Amino acid sequence: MIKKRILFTLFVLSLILSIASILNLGKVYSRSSIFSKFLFASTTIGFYTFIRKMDKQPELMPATSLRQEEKKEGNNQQKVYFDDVAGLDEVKDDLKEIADFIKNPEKYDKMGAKIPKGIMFHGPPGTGKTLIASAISGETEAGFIYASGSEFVEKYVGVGASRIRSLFEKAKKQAPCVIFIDEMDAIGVSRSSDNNSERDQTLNQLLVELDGFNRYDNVIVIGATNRLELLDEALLRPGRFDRHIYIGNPNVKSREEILKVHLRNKPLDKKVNIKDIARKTHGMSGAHLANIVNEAAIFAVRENLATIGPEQFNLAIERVVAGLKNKNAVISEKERKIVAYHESGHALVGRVLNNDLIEKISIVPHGQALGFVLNASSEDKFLITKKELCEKIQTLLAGRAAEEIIFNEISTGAQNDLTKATEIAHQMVCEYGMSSLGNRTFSNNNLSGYGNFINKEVNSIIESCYQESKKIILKNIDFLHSISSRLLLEETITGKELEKILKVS
Ligand SMILES: Nc1ncnc2c1ncn2[C@@H]1O[C@H](COP(=O)(O)OP(=O)(O)OP(=O)(O)O)[C@@H](O)[C@H]1O
Ligand SMILES: [Zn+2]
Repeated sequence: MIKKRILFTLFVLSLILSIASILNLGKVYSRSSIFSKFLFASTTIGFYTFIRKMDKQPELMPATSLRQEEKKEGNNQQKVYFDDVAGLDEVKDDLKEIADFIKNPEKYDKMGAKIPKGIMFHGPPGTGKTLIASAISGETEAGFIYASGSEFVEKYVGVGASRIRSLFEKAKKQAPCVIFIDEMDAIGVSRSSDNNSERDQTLNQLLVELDGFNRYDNVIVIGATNRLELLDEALLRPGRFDRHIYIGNPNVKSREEILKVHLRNKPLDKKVNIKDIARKTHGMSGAHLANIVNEAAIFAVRENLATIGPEQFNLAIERVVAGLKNKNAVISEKERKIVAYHESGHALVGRVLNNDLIEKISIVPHGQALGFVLNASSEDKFLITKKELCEKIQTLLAGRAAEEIIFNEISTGAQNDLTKATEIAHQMVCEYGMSSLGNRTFSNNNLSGYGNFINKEVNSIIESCYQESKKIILKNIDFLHSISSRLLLEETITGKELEKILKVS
């Protein structure tokens, strides 16, 4: 405000000086006077435009990155629908209900049903989180406001909080409306982790806003983060961002669908095999695939071709892969096979021992992991038997066991499994009295000279579990092969599909 006043005073001053200099005309007709008139006039115009510009600044004027600006502009210009988001069928099903609520709030009201106010998307970058959020607004014809957490992080205390306030005011005026806040971690990191009073105020204001609006406001807030585990618990509590939806990298089938979406309206050579491109782009995100299609089109233009051919795709893939190689995001065919057998080992032994219900087996990279087996969360258990703990260790070691059996070689891929298995074995010896050292505990501070014995016991538990795990795999080796080859083909297998494989083979 003060800045504005000073500028205004300067503007008036320069205006007076300009008029004075113009009135001076005819007295001394020198070069310098023409120059000074020109200078005064241009300063006046300059000030005038600057002040106009300041007045026109939007309520939220952050220093956003180019990509964010693009997202904002893109969202204003062009509507996105669920059909533009390929794959992610389960996520879409989930969100269709939210979309229905935005369109027909009375229907839910009559039943006394509450729809979540806040949804948190999490997962790796470029997987379509922003895209699917704007599709909700497209489908429901609700407004869409894109904001990024980083816009609220300012040097001056209170600025972020006031921007949050105006964001929600704007959304309520525009209701029905979807607010999408990308990079939630910029404001939402756990408040205890460091001392940043500006960010704390911003986060507190966000919590106040979330608590303050109700279902009659018809505003849905969607947050997105690559690191859910960093967020403050207060933010994820019921009534706030209480629905968490994981959006991961696409499997081969979804990659094919994403490629098709981006190839719509592009002249394509008949020889191009989309399935083949999908297979070659293991581990890539939707954003990478969109990039590949665009690069291929550019190559075709450069070569003056009428259509995009397989050669252009190969060049485009090479270019994107080269960019990724530095980040270790692309794995070789051999590594893919090792990962497939490793994960199949976990799934097979877990299934035979029946310790957890398997929801999904995947060789699509997920954070640091090259593959994973997702267990359906079973009921909480308060007591675990010694046998169950041993079976847990057997399942954890089954990845390495499968690698050894199939490739006669072991890899670094089992590091995390070994850490977990060692931890359980250690607890069995030191905390649960489940070893030949007797029904007693050992604390770290008081090993009473038992250190070596403890290590021996831990080793012996792990070794016997490893041998047991190998036995189970060898006995069911055909199943191991069938699960792995299916994984190599489809990249993800659901629990139901696993049952089918086990029945058929
Ligand atoms: N499932 C998908 N279907 C179609 N296109 C996709 C899909 N996922 C990603 N894309 C493409 O990638 C681009 C980037 O995706 P988007 O910005 O939604 O990712 P994001 O998950 O929000 O990333 P970030 O975490 O980096 O913000 C989209 O504009 C779209 O072109
Ligand atoms: Zn493993």
